Amino acid sequence: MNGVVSARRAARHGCRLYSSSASEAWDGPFFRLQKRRGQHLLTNPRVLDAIVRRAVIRPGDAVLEVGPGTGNLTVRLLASPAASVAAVEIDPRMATAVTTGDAMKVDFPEFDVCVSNIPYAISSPLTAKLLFGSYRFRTATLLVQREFARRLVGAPGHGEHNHLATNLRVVADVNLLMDVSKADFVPVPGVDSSLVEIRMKEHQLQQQQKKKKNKKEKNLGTIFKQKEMVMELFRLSRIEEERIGNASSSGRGAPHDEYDADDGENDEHPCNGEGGFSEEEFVVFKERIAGTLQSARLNNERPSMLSNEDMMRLLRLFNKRGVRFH
Ligand SMILES: C[S@@+](CC[C@H](N)C(=O)[O-])C[C@H]1O[C@@H](n2cnc3c(N)ncnc32)[C@H](O)[C@@H]1O
Repeated sequence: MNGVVSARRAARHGCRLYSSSASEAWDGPFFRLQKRRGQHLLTNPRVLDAIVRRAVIRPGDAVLEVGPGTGNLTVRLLASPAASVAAVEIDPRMATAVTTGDAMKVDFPEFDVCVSNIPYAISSPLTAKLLFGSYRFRTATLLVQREFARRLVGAPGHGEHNHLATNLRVVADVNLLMDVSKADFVPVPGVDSSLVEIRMKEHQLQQQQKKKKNKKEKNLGTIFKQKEMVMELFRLSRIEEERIGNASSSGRGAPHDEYDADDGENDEHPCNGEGGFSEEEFVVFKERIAGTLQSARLNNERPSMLSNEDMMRLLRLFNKRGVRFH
């Protein structure tokens, strides 16, 4: 990256930015970095360059950055072929030309790729917001805590992060791009980091495209009744069920009490005896999804209006009832 080019570009974009060397000087007597906000600045220029390279930004892309801090990464994003860079920063001391606000509370502008060294405290809800909000983007290249990265790409297990990990796979593929040492940050954090790429699946992009055309966003009850959606979840749940060897969650004696299932009368069922499952199994599965939404009282909610808490609650309920996304 040429610093002069990026500075000019930054000026064109109306941004005031700080170089990585300047950021080190910031953690001094006049400006204290705040650990509670995850303010560990990435200062290794080779790692910063590698992040932008690995993000594969195309000419004309709109880029979103969460937590630009002193702009170490932002200057490089501005020097990329991106058409625009929008950044959301919670700390007004650092937000000279970006949206000041909590990334969990503000609405992001439209973007094609998200490239961010995110505050690790919001890894889970931010990933959920990106994935299950109403954003239509190609990839999110995120620097996250190494353990979180491993959970996203690894086998499902226990805990909230893993619920998120299992559920995100229905909409995206996750790749581990590289490990980054804690020594590359100022101040040095207690944990190592890894760069992950979350790449939206083609069917999800198409669905989002349709949603965009169709101005009126459907509610969750309607979305989870759609044949393609139910089929895909059914397929993934069966794969996962076979993997964990838990036949009881397949729809044969699986938990489907506590709720009144929607009859879905008018929906044509998609199984025709091929593919190794019966119509009855499919219907039971479909009812289980509808019942889960009803018992969560989220049937009439629109995805973009869902709070992070409700989103995580729903994902947990789905997992508990054998509606699996991996
Ligand atoms: C790990 S630092 C990254 C700084 C810079 N991008 C870098 O790579 O050196 C995370 C940044 O996110 C900001 N931040 C923390 N919580 C936030 C939130 N909820 N919304 C937006 N920004 C947040 C912090 O103030 C900090 O600047």
